Amino acid sequence: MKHIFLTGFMGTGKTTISGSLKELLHMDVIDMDQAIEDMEQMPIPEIFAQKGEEYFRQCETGFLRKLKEREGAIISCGGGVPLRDENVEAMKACGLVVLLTASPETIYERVKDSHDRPLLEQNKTPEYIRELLDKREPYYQRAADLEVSTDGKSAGQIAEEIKKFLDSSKAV
Ligand SMILES: Nc1ncnc2c1ncn2[C@@H]1O[C@H](COP(=O)(O)OP(=O)(O)OP(=O)(O)O)[C@@H](O)[C@H]1O
Ligand SMILES: O=C(O)C1=C[C@@H](O)[C@@H](O)[C@H](O)C1
Ligand SMILES: [Mg+2]
Repeated sequence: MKHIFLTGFMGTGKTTISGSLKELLHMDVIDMDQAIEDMEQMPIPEIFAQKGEEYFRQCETGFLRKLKEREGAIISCGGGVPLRDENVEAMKACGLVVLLTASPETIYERVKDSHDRPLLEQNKTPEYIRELLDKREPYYQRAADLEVSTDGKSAGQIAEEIKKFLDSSKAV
């Protein structure tokens, strides 16, 4: 098990927690959204608008396929990564999957002022977030080796919780 994959819905804190975890584990961090933006030379909303969601999903799958060859890292995933079977298999084959969760109300508070998540731009409400979260929940759950609730916790606390699990399972 060499990589640590942080998964979860938009706004659960994957990118934020990867920074705190990096300090505790002294491992490199790769943010998938950022990596795809760098590869495509455009921000995610533009990739969705110009090339379509399916193209973006292919970028995610392509990125994961190449991870086998890389040294172990903390991978902050895009929120839709566990939706594809192939992606889940790729993560399971070379790492441990940590699911971050938060209530729809918490997520709404965290994402309401930003405009870089195309799937929420048309209907950014706690109700819509709950609906999408309910649909995705089974996909997130089936992929997870560890689930950590982030409601009311600081990034440091969450990272410590993950580290404790890794130490106890000696997984990485
Ligand atoms: N534990 C936390 N407590 C308070 N605020 C948080 C916490 N974790 C993240 N945030 C805030 O929530 C917002 C979203 O966090 P972040 O970008 O890390 O989420 P994400 O899961 O990477 O989202 P996406 O799937 O869209 O990439 C940021 O403004 C961040 O500062
Ligand atoms: O949950 C999702 O489907 C997404 C989450 C973000 O991290 C980005 O990967 C993109 O906005 C799609
Ligand atoms: Mg992120």
